[in-house]
Amino acid sequence: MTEIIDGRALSHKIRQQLKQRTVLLRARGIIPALAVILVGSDNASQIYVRNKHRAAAEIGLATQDFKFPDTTTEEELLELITKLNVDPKVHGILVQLPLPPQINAAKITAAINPIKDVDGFHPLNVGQLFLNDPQSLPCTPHGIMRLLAEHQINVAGKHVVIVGRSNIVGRPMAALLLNADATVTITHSKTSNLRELTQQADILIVAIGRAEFIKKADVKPGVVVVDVGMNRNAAGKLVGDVDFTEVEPIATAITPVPGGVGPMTIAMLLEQTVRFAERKIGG
Ligand SMILES: Nc1nc(=O)c2c([nH]1)NC[C@@H]1CN(c3ccc(C(=O)N[C@@H](CCC(=O)O)C(=O)O)cc3)C=[N+]21
Repeated sequence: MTEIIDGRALSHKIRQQLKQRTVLLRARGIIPALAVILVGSDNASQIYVRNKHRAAAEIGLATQDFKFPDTTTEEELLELITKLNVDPKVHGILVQLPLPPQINAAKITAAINPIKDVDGFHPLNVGQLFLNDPQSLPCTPHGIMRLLAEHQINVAGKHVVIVGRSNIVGRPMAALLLNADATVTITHSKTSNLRELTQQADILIVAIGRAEFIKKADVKPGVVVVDVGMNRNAAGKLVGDVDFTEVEPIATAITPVPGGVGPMTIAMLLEQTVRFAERKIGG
C-alpha cells in the first residue's frame, strides 16, 4: 500500500505546539507578529494569504497586511520595508512573490532585514544555508524536510532528483538535502534528458509549475514522490505537477495536492516567525 504523506495532519500538530509557544511569549508581553506585503493579484499568492491568515490567528500570532496595486513602484515598497526593518513590534517580514515586472525582486529581497527574513530569501540567509550554517530556512523546502522526517524517510545517501530550480524551492531544497547527506540532482525545463534522470530518483521532488507533468513512466517503482505544484487543470481543479492517479500506485509514498506540501509551507512560516520572536527574550 502506498503511504499518503499527509501535510495537513503534520501542519496541524506543529500549529498546536506553536500555540503553546505564543502563550508563553504573550505572558512575557511579546506578541509574535508577521508583516505580509502583497503586490497585485497572483492566484497562488491569494490562496497563500488566505490560508496563512487563518492559521496565524488560530495560534495567536498577529499579522499586518500591506496590499499594493500592480502599478506600485520599487521606492514605495522599499520605504515600507525600511520602516518594518526597525519596528520592534514586527518579528517577521514576508514579501509575496512573484512581484510585477517593474519591480526588481532581488533588490526588494536584499532590502529586508536578514534577522526578520522569515522566507529565508535574503542573500545572507541563502549563503548561510548553502554553507550549512542556516539561520533562516525557506518555508517550502523546510516543510518538505519535516514531512520526510515525520514519515521516517531518511535522505542520507539517497539519490534525490529535484525538478525545478527556482530560488523559492529548487535551489534551497538542494542545499537542505545536501546538508542532510543526500546525493542531489537538479533538473529543470532546459534539461535534455529530464525523464531519464527522474527515473533514477529514490526520492523525487517536483516543483516545475506544470500540471501533471510527471507520469508513471517517469518514475522508478518504489519511489517517494513530493509534489510542490499548485495548478488548476482544464476542469478548474487544483492539481500538482505529478499525475497522482498514474504515479500513486507505483510509489512507496507520495504527497497529495492539496493537503501535502502547501499546509507545511504555512506551518514553517508560522514556526519561524515564533522562533524569531523568541529570540528577543533576554536579548
Ligand atoms: N514570499 C513568498 N513565499 C512563499 O512561500 C510563497 C509566495 N511568496 N508566493 C506564493 C507561493 C504559494 N505559496 C503557497 C503556500 C501554501 C499554500 C496552501 O496552503 N495550499 C493548501 C491549500 C490549497 C487550497 O486552499 O485550495 C494545500 O496545498 O493543501 C498555497 C500556496 C507560498 N508561496
